[in-house]
Amino acid sequence: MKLQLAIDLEDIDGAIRLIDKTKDYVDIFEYGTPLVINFGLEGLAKVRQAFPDITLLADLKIMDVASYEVNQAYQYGADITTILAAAEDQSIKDAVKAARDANKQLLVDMIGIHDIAARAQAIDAMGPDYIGTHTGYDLQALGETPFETFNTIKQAVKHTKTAVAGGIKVDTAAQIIEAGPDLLIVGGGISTVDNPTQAARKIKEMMPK
Ligand SMILES: O=C([C@H](O)CO)[C@H](O)[C@H](O)COP(=O)(O)O
Repeated sequence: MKLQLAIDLEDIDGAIRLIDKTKDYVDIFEYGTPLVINFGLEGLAKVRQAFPDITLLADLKIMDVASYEVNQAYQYGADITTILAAAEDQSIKDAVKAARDANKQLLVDMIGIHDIAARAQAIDAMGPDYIGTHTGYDLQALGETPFETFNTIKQAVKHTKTAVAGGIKVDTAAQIIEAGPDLLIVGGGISTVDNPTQAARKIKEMMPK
């Protein structure tokens, strides 16, 4: 099981400071969608330049022009990028091919999908690296969590690694770790607490090796 730190609410210098503070405990660093919006792929390249050896995911949440956009993420330093499960099947297949050709990885984000089991099964057959359950900030604000939908994905997916994201904190991590995701994605639960190093260490120590 791997721990991914989603870096969303920072500028590039803040992202670099956060990586410095947590890099002993985090397996994958996410250049979050708000950073993509605010600083583009140039910002991603700066993070990559500062840390040549980390595993870096660019959360592009691609919907179309998939081969081009996936390749742009890799060109600017990402090892992994993301496409939305709501995209056309053709876009997801193109993204998977682009990832395979570049020898990089792709995560399909299920945010906004309601027929979770059927869509997860269809995407499983397309061959991405990860399928992720994701309760976005707008539904977290209404009290929703990704725990139940993660179990549906875990049942539905046979070949692809599973990921889970959405409001996971130090005190709720154990519950979702128990459910056995391959990738646990935590943003604010690490980045907005007083001691991000300690939060990352605590979550990492709960996870099986
Ligand atoms: O992908 C995310 C969200 O859509 C904003 O871009 C977050 O990175 C993801 O939800 C994880 O962050 P937390 O919910 O704060 O753990």
